[in-house]
Parts: sequence; C-alpha cells; structure tokens
Amino acid sequence: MTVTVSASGLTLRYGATRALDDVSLRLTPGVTGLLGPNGAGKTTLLRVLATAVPADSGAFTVLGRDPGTARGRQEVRRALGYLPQTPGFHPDFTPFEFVDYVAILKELTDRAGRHREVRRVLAEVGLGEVRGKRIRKLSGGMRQRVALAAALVGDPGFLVLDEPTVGLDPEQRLRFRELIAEAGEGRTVLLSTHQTEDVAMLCHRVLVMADGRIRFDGTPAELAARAAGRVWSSTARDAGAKAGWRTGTGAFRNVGDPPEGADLLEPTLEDGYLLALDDEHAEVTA
Ligand SMILES: Nc1ncnc2c1ncn2[C@@H]1O[C@H](COP(=O)(O)OP(=O)(O)OP(=O)(O)O)[C@@H](O)[C@H]1O
Repeated sequence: MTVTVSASGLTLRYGATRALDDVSLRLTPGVTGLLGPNGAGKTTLLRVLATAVPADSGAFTVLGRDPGTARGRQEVRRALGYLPQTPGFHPDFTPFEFVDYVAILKELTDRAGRHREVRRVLAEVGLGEVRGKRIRKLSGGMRQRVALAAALVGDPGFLVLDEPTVGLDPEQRLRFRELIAEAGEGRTVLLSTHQTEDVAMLCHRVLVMADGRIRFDGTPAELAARAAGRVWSSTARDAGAKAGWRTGTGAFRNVGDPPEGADLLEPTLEDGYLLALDDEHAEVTA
C-alpha cells in the first residue's frame, strides 16, 4: 500500500527528557492507532508531524511534501488536519464561526466556497443543526465534534487526532468512533488514544510508544497475539502474573508468565499492549 507519511530518526529533547528518541515510522491510508502510557511521547510525535514543533534531528515527509523548508512546511500544513489534545476554541463562538475561523487560517479565501465547506464538514460530523449555537452550550461530545470538523475542513489527506475520545461517555465515544472510521476511508489518520478498545475496533495498524521510542509496530491482531499463551485463569492471583485481578465470575485473570498446565485464555489487544510495555526488549515487528 502507498506510504503517505514517512519519518526517520525523529529525536526531540526537553532538557534531560528524550520526548522522542530516534522514532521512525511509515503510515498508509486508514486509521493507525498510537498507544502508550502518560509521558510516552505521543503528543510530542503528533505535534512534530503536524509541524507545530520542530524535531531536533530526523526527517519526515507528508504526502510527498518535505516540511524541512518554509515552502514545504506550508504545503504540509495545507495537506493536514490536526485535532490537538486541548482544542482552543472560544466558548462564545458558534461551531460555524469557529470552523470558519480555522478555514480562514487554512487559507480558504473565497468566502462563499469557504462557507459551503464549513457547512459540509459540520454536517459530516452531525452538527448541521447546532451550527449557530454557542460552543459553551454544547455537550463535551459535541465540542469534540466541532474540533473534528475544524480538522476536516479543506479535506486534508493526513489527519492527526490527539486523544479525541477522552472524557466522552460510551455513547458519544461510539459516535466518535464512527466518525473516525469514516474519516479514515481513503485518508491517512494517526489516532493517539488510551482506549485499547478504540484501537481494536478501528485501526488497521497500531504503534506502541514508551519513553520516546516505538516499542511495537504491527496490526492489532499481531499485538494481541504477543500475549498468546500468557493469559490464564486461576482461583487465586498467580505469582508469575504481571497483572492479575478477580473477575466478576470470581476467577482470577492473569497476564504474564503462566505456570505449567495453566488454564489459558484468549488474549486481547490490551494484554498484548501490557506485555509490549513490560517486555524489557520488546521488538518492533514491522
Ligand atoms: N513543552 C515541554 N517542556 C518540557 N517537557 C515536555 C514538554 N512537552 C512534553 N514534555 C515531556 O516530554 C515527555 C513526553 O510528553 P508527551 O506529552 O509527548 O507524552 P504523551 O505520551 O502525549 O503523554 P499523555 O498520554 O500524558 O498525553 C514527557 O516526559 C513530558 O513531560
């Protein structure tokens, strides 16, 4: 499949902290999930790829454009949509005013055409009816959809989403999941999240980051498969468990190094994620 975003050797330090430590990746169309614990470097990676902050070293291209030059940076910015962790909208703006403002920043200069585009993206995220309401009167889920509409304006080929489902209730999260899946049709989407379920349900690929490095790069099924033979059931918490808890049935579910003859269970992506973080020398598989 066509590689649309390619990065090699991205490194960025904040004082003694290596927020990015020699990160290389290749993205293709569809939704790629980016998982990692707090402080892993996910936001930093997204900010670098969105050209919001330069890396200390390394290089990347987005849809064939090289942001290493001022002209290339401008071309990349035109080709991407970015939903940051804390979208900074003015609460007295309406969704229409906010998305229109972003469209102006994205240099959509023709007023009538721009307004058409703003109405299109607001309808696409299901906010056509409330486009004239003040943002402060909207629910958290609706506000996140305003931010998604702003990222989608101008139909960018590369969409960068930083924890867009955080704080949403299950119904809103499912609704948002649908929108991300739609956005990923024919477009490259990089989705940072703490929700392993979102990754299992949405993504054709998953990257796991820890301490500024990519610890795993493969499909969600491959990540789950890392935990094959390492998840088991028992009547009490086992000594070899890196994580273990009593489930609703009363039995313990353990993840780690099972004893001989253990009652093995089907692993989930979350189990694979846990082990990818835990394994001292987790290797990149793709
Ligand atoms: N502007 C900054 N100044 C100093 N340190 C920073 C800055 N931004 C990030 N860091 C540090 O870089 C590391 C990576 O942070 P980053 O926000 O990228 O992680 P993250 O994976 O997005 O975490 P979270 O899941 O909590 O959002 C952390 O140790 C963080 O404290």
